[in-house]
Amino acid sequence: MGSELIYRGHEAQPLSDSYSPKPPKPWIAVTRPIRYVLREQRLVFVLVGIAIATFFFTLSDHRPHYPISDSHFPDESTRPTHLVSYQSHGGFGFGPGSLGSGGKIPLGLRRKGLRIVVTGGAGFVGSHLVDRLMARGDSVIVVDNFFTGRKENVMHHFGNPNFEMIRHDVVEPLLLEVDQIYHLACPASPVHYKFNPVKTIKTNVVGTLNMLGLAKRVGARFLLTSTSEVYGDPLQHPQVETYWGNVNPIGVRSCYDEGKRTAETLTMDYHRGAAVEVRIARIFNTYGPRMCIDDGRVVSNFVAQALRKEPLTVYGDGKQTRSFQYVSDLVVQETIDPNARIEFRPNTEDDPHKRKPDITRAKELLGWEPKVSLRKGLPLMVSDFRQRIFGDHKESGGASTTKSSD
Ligand SMILES: O=c1ccn([C@@H]2O[C@H](COP(=O)(O)OP(=O)(O)O[C@H]3OC[C@@H](O)[C@H](O)[C@H]3O)[C@@H](O)[C@H]2O)c(=O)[nH]1
Repeated sequence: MGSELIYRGHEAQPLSDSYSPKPPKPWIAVTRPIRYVLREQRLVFVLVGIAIATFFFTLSDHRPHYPISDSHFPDESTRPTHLVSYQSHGGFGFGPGSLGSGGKIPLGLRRKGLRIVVTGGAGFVGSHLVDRLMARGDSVIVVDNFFTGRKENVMHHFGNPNFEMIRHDVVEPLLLEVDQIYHLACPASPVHYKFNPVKTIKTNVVGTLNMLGLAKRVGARFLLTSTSEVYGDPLQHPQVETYWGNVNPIGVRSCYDEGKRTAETLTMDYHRGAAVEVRIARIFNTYGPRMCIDDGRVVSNFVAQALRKEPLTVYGDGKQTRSFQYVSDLVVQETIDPNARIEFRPNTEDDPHKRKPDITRAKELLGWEPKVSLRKGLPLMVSDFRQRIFGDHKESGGASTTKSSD
């Protein structure tokens, strides 16, 4: 049918031998558009358009422009330079008197500090880190599932526009635009991490994988908080960073020990394989305000027990040591209750006999060494626990509060 129509069409317009085109008029190509413009009054619009374009072109700045996102800068050393460059442009926005003066970033989007996500940021260590970052002027996003973290640890930042909090479990993927990731999310007390071992190792492996994937995707720097437990029950004492450890792969602590070891492996593989900038911090036994009161670790247990006038629980023969090995019954007794009783209990499985970091490299490379002695730090924790256990600052049970500062 279609071909028939086409055929008929051809038939309807047969070529004529007598056809002779008109001779071309060369001036018509020039005069026709001019006549059109005059007839339709388009000239006015053309002139207005030229005027507007000239106005913006004259005002626009020809300095080199920086990309809006700096999350792909290769390293820390280049980042601040670019951030400073953003801000030193002065009127780059569209504020009064600065129309188009070189800016490509609207004022409202101007960046003031780094955008940092802290997983586990509502926890004991995480919340202290958040305080530090906030004080530095960074924008902080706390990601926490509140298994051991508490809103109270960070609620003093509520209402601060630089602070955000997301209830999220890191075993699920998360997409955020950030410059740095501090990955702390994982229960750290043996009592907590042994509570649901499969969840613990999942958090360490899948959670770390998710956060490393995020770091790779947005070009963020990544810090993993690992643990001294990667050394297991160490055969080398004190432990240096190059020591590979002595870990039971099938024990009750393995979900944490091996989980963190795998997290370290993933971190280094993303560094080698995907050029993610990474840091790993192996944290030894830490104590201080905001620790979970009943989280089962030795310092928090001793402090809470002493405040409540309960016996201090010593597991095993009490000869095991840690890097705060002077947290002895004597120190806690002196600080809180000189008459505290001691109760010996069977030790837990695979409990490391001794642990102490060799901090020579940290001193040499980072200039780092601990500054707060136990005698100064412990009273700070005691007053925090006293307030949370008894609900106020009142002296209780005849124990004295020791005032101290860093
Ligand atoms: O009430 C208690 C609690 C603990 N202990 C003993 O005190 C020692 C320290 O135990 P903790 O539970 O405080 O801490 P651990 O050293 O076993 O593990 C810690 O290691 C480093 C961090 O990564 C973690 O916070 C945690 O896993 C152990 O020998 C434990 O058996 C007691 O004697 N009494």
